[in-house]
Amino acid sequence: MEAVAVGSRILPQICLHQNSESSHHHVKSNPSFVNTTKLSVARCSSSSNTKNSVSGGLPLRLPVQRKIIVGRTHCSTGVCTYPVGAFESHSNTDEEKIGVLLLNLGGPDTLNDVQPFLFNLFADPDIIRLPRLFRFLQRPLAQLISVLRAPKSKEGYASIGGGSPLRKITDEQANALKTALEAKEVSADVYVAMRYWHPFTEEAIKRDRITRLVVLPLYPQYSISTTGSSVRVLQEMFRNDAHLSRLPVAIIQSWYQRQGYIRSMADLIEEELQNFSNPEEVMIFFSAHGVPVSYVENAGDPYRDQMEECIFLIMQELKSRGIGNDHTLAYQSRVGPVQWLKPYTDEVLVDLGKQGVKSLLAVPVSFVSEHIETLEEIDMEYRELALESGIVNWGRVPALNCTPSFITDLADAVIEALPSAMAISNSNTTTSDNAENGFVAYAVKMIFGSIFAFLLLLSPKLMSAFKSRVL
Ligand SMILES: C=CC1=C(C)c2cc3[nH]c(cc4nc(cc5[nH]c(cc1n2)c(C)c5CCC(=O)O)C(CCC(=O)O)=C4C)c(C)c3C=C
Ligand SMILES: [Fe+2]
Repeated sequence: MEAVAVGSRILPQICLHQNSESSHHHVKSNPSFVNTTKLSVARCSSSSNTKNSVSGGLPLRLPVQRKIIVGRTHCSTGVCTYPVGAFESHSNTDEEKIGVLLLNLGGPDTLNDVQPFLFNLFADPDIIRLPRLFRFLQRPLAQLISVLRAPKSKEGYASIGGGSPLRKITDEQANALKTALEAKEVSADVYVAMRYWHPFTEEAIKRDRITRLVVLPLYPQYSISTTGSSVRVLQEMFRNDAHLSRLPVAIIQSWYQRQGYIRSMADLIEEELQNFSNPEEVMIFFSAHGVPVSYVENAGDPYRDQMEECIFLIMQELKSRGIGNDHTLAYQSRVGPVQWLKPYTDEVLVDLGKQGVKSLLAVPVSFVSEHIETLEEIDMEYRELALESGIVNWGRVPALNCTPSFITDLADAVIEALPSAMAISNSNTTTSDNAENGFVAYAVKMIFGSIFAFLLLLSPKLMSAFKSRVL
């Protein structure tokens, strides 16, 4: 399965920077356009004082401290995952009504949801990136892989209570963000849009009289497979809707370099180190969700670079607090028969044990909520492997979830992004998926796809790579 870039979209790229000495915001507009086939993301300067990487448009009309009056709230919590009438009438009102759309991956609510959730995930051309010629196989292949993987995946979800905690935590984060924005005198409705399970992006984007929208992916680092995929779906929906295509939108592409996030991570690490009897001897072990190497090396995914810079910034923050522990970064959760980013978490744990490391603090770093890969993969599988490998003292930093300093920083990120909101491009660029029309074409694809899938079944080695959670 060769990885190729999917679709190409063009976004004006804008970076918000903060001068750390003067705390004065300025907007740096990049006059060049970035073709997402190569880069897929706004790439701001990687200096440590860079705040968000935002794509959107200019008009710098909103002073940050101004009280912003926002439209009605549709549910008692203030967080609506199924809003009615969202993002409508934005051109006919003087009143600014802010919406914040949190993007996340989603997870199965029950064990019965696991296979259909996996189908949605593997049917995403940003997750299994087939060459254009073979794109018609995407859905049959997704069906096959999801069925093969479901039993093992179900075991994992069963061991953490029978489903993913993602929806609940993301709703809590949305609530907390709304409150944090209110504390900064910005009134906004916060919505949740999941990529592979309810509430789907398509469900979240209804009409709701929003006049300005900030899109905030809950992934600190950008990857084609996460933020890239969600934003692609969003852009397709906005482009195809007359109202939405005129709505000013700012998309925060990545925010791993924000001081508030870095400090919040450092706080959690510092706190957790205190649980060891000799904190200074503990190896700080950052474990990030992996992506296939081809994403980074062929498709220009900035994920690895951003991850490495993120770790550098966290360690720099810890050093400034007098914490100079050894640290390392490895990648977990690989799936399928291709090469993923190395080093692999399981292999590094074994090596560290062999090298005589006795105390280890695992730090999940690519995601800000507890989920199956923290609760099952790290807390159960990797912990067991580490202890078997000679590590004696094991600890794990909790996910940020609703940590107040983190949520406050997200609120700042939203406020800083507001002025750069602009209407989503009404370009006609489409992904090749949109070309899939017509019953005959569909039937032909299904037949060929099924034959191909059947042939793949005859390759047990290939398929077993999808069946296991950790290879
Ligand atoms: C930054 C975070 C993530 C990246 C990058 C990512 C890439 C990626 N993931 C898969 C395959 C699977 N991911 C699964 C679940 C899952 N993945 C992330 C995060 C990232 N994925 C999250 C938050 C979750 C949901 C966890 C939950 O609690 O429900 C799964 C399902 C679980 C399992 O069976 O292991 C799969 C499969 C690929 C192929 C990929 C990059 C191409
Ligand atoms: Fe994943």
